[in-house]
Amino acid sequence: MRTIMLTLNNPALLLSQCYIDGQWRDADSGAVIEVTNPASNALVGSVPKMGSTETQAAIAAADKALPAWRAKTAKERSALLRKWNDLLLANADDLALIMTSEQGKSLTEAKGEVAYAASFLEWFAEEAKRIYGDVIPTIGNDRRLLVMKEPVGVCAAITPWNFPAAMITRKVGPALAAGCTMVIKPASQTPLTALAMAKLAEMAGIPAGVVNVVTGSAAEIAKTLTDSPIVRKMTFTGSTEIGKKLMRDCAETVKKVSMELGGNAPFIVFDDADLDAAVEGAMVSKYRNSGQTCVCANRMYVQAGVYDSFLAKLKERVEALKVGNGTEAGVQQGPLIDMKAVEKVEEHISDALQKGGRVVTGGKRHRLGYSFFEPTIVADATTEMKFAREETFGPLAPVFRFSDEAEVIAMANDTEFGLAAYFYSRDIGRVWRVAEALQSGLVGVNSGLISTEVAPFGGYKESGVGREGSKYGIDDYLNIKYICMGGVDK
Ligand SMILES: NC(=O)C1=CN([C@@H]2O[C@H](COP(=O)(O)OP(=O)(O)OC[C@H]3O[C@@H](n4cnc5c(N)ncnc54)[C@H](OP(=O)(O)O)[C@@H]3O)[C@@H](O)[C@H]2O)C=CC1
Ligand SMILES: O=C(O)[C@H](O)CS(=O)(=O)O
Repeated sequence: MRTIMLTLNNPALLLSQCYIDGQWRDADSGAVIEVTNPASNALVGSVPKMGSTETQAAIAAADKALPAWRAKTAKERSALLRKWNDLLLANADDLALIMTSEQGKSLTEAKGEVAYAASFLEWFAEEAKRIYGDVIPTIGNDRRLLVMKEPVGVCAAITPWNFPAAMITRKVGPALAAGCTMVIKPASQTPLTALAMAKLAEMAGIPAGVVNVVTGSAAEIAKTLTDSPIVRKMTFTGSTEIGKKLMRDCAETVKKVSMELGGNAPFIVFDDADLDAAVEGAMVSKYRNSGQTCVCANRMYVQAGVYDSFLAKLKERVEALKVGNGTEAGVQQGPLIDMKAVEKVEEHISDALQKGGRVVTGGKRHRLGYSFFEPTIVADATTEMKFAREETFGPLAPVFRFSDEAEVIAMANDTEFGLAAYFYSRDIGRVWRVAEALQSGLVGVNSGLISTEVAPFGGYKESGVGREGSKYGIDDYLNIKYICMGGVDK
């Protein structure tokens, strides 16, 4: 296997060891997992293949660090999070190159993600100083009633490959701000970004044991985390299947859980929409990260009167997308994460064609080979086709036709998922009716890109529980304590 040498401004950011209790260490067995570039299959690096014993060490480190970390003032924790934020931004070029090399997204998207990831550290550095309690009007002169908010304690995070930086800081930011400590298990396909961020946490002066990163056997590491009574919270972003398993396993020790799971986002274009704006929104919502985000438009519904004109405009834009290695200038779409992802897209396309769908553009593996895939549009989509119910997680836009508002609301909500939904209309009555009728945690009105650290991110139904980011995101890392202060009248 060919090896690529990354040219970094700070070579210390390319790690091959995990970070536990402030130490960089190998797996006890010495085993490693190789990390490859999806655009070339070249070897980018390797990380330890750890298991239960190393995970137990990480839990013990987080437990040992907890008292001193929670005893810091909010301002002290805030300053350290801000410093970490600053180091992410100062090392954005290196982090982006590492991310593109292991995940495939374009450098432009990768740099955007580094800024997005840092924004959660900045946001929760501020939120750390506003974890307020309450004083409740008393029920008797002998007592005073108050409410305090306290850190949950040792937390665990299991994160996905599609946003290898932001999905870590979206969890670690609020956890550390609240006074918790953390054990992170990043995706095996994108561990280098996680370890680089741990190095920057160390450089920021975040004490040993507050942040720990363990790579290796997902099932074994996860079971150690879910079985441990010391771990009081599990936060996960990934498939609904794994999320359900983690929720079941966390029940045994009654842990708090935050789950950001799969999606099946409808993208609706009404006949009164600004069509050019709708096409712009469709492009970013569908083809961001090569369609590999859980808030990507998975089903596009276009009202009959504008179906053909919307399709023509979308086709023109999709065919102009530049596909290639994410490190090349101007590339807008990189490879998919692996061949399993390519096969999922192919399965959805072939199923649609068998049921009357029509490929408008794309439809097959890209001539670049590896896991590159042509940005694709399938017209004449129907509810019988697999992509109506399954998350494609690739650069495939199925375009359905609809007649009226009631019909499209029913189709949009006919799914067990409820993460994101989007629609385009200029009619104020329709905008309110549809925004309220859609069963999803995030609704984009006349916008296809709505993720931001200042707003709550999370789903309805089987898209998950809990909210990340925003003023709500820290609540999942806090316990509420009611204190009845008696004897006040003596
Ligand atoms: N909500 C979102 O943002 C995301 C949704 N998805 C959805 O999930 C589908 C599959 O993607 P995939 O990456 O396989 O998602 P997974 O849910 O399999 O992976 C997400 C994380 O879970 C870990 N994991 C895998 N198996 C287990 C297990 N048995 N116990 C505990 N943790 C485990 C993975 O580790 P490891 O990498 O070592 O396997 C990774 O860190 C996608 O097609 C998409 O539909 C995927 C990614 C993000
Ligand atoms: O926009 C986002 O924050 C991403 O969609 C996050 S996810 O896809 O990893 O959930």
